[in-house]
Amino acid sequence: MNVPVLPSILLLISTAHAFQYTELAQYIDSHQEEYVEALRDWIAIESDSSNVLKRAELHRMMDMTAQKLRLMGGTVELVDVGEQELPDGQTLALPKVVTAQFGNDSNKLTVCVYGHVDVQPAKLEDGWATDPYNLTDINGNLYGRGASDNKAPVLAWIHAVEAYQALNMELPVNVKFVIEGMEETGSNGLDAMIMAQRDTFFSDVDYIIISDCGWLSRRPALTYGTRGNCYFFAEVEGPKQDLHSGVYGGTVIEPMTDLIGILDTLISPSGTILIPGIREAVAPLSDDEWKMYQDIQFDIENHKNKTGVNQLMYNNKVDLLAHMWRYPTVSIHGIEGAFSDPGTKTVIPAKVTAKFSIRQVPNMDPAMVKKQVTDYLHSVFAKRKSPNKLKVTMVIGAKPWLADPQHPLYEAGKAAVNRVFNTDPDLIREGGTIPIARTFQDVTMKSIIMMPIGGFDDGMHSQNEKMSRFDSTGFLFHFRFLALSLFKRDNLETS
Ligand SMILES: CC(C)C[C@H](N)C(=O)NCC(=O)O
Repeated sequence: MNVPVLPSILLLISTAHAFQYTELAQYIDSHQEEYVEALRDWIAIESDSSNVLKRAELHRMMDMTAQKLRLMGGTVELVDVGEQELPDGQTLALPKVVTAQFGNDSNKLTVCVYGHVDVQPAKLEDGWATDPYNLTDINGNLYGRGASDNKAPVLAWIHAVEAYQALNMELPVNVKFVIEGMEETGSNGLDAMIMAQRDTFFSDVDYIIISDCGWLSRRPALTYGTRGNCYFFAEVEGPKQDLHSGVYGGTVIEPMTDLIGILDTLISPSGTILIPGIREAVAPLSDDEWKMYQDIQFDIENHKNKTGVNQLMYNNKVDLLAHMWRYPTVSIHGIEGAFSDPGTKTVIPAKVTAKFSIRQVPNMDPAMVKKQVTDYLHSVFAKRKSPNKLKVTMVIGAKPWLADPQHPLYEAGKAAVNRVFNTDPDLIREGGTIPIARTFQDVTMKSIIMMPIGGFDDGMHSQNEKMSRFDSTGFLFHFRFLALSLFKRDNLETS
């Protein structure tokens, strides 16, 4: 998986061309307002990949991304990745994947930047202080759904290329982009596209850069692992329609009671996963990992403040980091069909569907997890002797990804961080999932580096998601970092 020239990166970085970097940084500083406006245009598009009713917006988002890259002179394609089958059997066109290429010099290395422009759902009434689709600047924080995850980081990379072009500086590497619109729902269609284009678009890619994650603290970070995700629907169906709880309550076995009963058997109050086989599969925590975690900057009080809880599951740093990054967890997200509006409707819902997910870690396997969860829930349900019907479906099966933080690519990343921030980065893992990371690694056999752009307090997926303009963890500052990381390869190439 090593790219042969990478071991020389460190040596080369030490000769970084300070003048070129300063010029790029100045250009980026002086174009800040344009970048914010570009982000504003992107945030205005409700490219929610989980809501099929928003699919037209998602298609528009992909077209807009392609158009931006085309206007910069890239060789751009909108790759058709087929259709998505919905749980009710209907099909829907998947958003096309945007690929782009800048430069085709066989003497240069080729980096491939991956990102996504779809977002999680967001509504003002969820508790946002501002309209999630109207980028709002409050004290240098740019609020909007997708600001951090992942529209600003994608734009950051695009604008880094654009800065080179505007300054008539030769790009130090060939740059390719793969930008998708289904990341938040499991990257549907992208695996097959990567496999299909392994020997074409990806054949000359030397390594892959992903900036779809955040720092852990105010200290810069490089990310070398992500958890995977198996997302389940558990549907319990009973009466032929919703019933009046006064008239029928006490005579029928309620689907919601069954559902809550089986959900309660997934995880104990103290966080132990109760599904047989899951915990046994997890790779043990090594002494080296334990030592690494000890050195990482992580403020427990800050984590409490960020989450707004007064008690965490563990009260020491190593346990908290380990359970955030390298142990699995079960989260219950919602119940479709359940009454959730304000007021006091007294219905017995006829059919309810729970949505829950299990974050995957090495050495868990989604196919195995699917079987373990399905078998377990059916056996628990059978013990209830309910006449209702249970259906369990796994709708996302994303694998975890883990890189070797000793790889030269990470040495280069560290040097870049040092060059810009004058400090070493923390080497961190990510509790969230980038579904395609593992496929990139397995299919292209290339190394991946994750260079987070998001701040530790950006609120990805949450209310008031933001990207900061000025913070050391922020939007503008990172452009310099990114420009540099392209620049480094210039040194690499002139060896
Ligand atoms: C912090 C994550 C890796 C960011 C990523 N875009 C994401 O949200 N993925 C989906 C997930 O549920 O983790």
